[in-house]
Amino acid sequence: MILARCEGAARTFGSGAAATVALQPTDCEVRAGDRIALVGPSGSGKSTLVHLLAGLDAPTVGTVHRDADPIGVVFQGPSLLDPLTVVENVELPLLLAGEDDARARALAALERLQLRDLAEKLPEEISGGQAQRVAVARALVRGPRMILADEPTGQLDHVSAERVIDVLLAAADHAGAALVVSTHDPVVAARLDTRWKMASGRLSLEVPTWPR
Ligand SMILES: Nc1ncnc2c1ncn2[C@@H]1O[C@H](COP(=O)(O)OP(=O)(O)OP(=O)(O)O)[C@@H](O)[C@H]1O
Repeated sequence: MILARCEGAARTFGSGAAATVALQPTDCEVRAGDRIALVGPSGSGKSTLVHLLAGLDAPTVGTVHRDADPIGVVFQGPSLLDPLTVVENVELPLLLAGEDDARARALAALERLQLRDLAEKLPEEISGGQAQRVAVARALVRGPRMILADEPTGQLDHVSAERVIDVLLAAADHAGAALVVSTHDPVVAARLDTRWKMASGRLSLEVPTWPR
């Protein structure tokens, strides 16, 4: 089952002499059960592709189709809402979607990331690494069918990074979801089945390391 498909999708920022081609025309598919590491140097276009797959940005050329709801996205930078507590941040996607048991499900999502003790704290009272893990809890709280995580372990030590990847993989397994993780970390990339390599806005796909 195809959850997202890019057909000739490209993204240019700016125009004229100042234009930056962040993503060259790209064909790719994300299917249920995929475990994809999106790797490549800084500025190569990984975040741009993640945002297109998530539907948070639109291609300037080509199309991106999606058939995956809900989608969970972990953003690269700080993304928690400052006035809300940790648990309020995590329950927000449930409240916006009108789903039940928001508080209990948010607390359970925090528990899975060993963050239950931080539930009542404000984002300014927790570390950057803890905030990143809270953002992972928020992305997973609705049981997404497609999980897109942009450098989810960038600020984490190895133990926390392994834990986050464990939780992302478990959540993807549980929901029969697809998981796409952009990462600079070869240890993280090695946990996933397929590698998508990005270089100067060009995506090259590698076949899975074993047949599925
Ligand atoms: N909003 C924007 N406006 C202008 N240029 C942008 C914008 N977003 C990204 N770019 C440019 O597009 C290119 C690709 O950026 P992108 O953030 O996708 O790379 P990345 O591979 O995710 O990098 P990193 O690993 O450092 O996060 C870069 O040259 C970047 O400067």
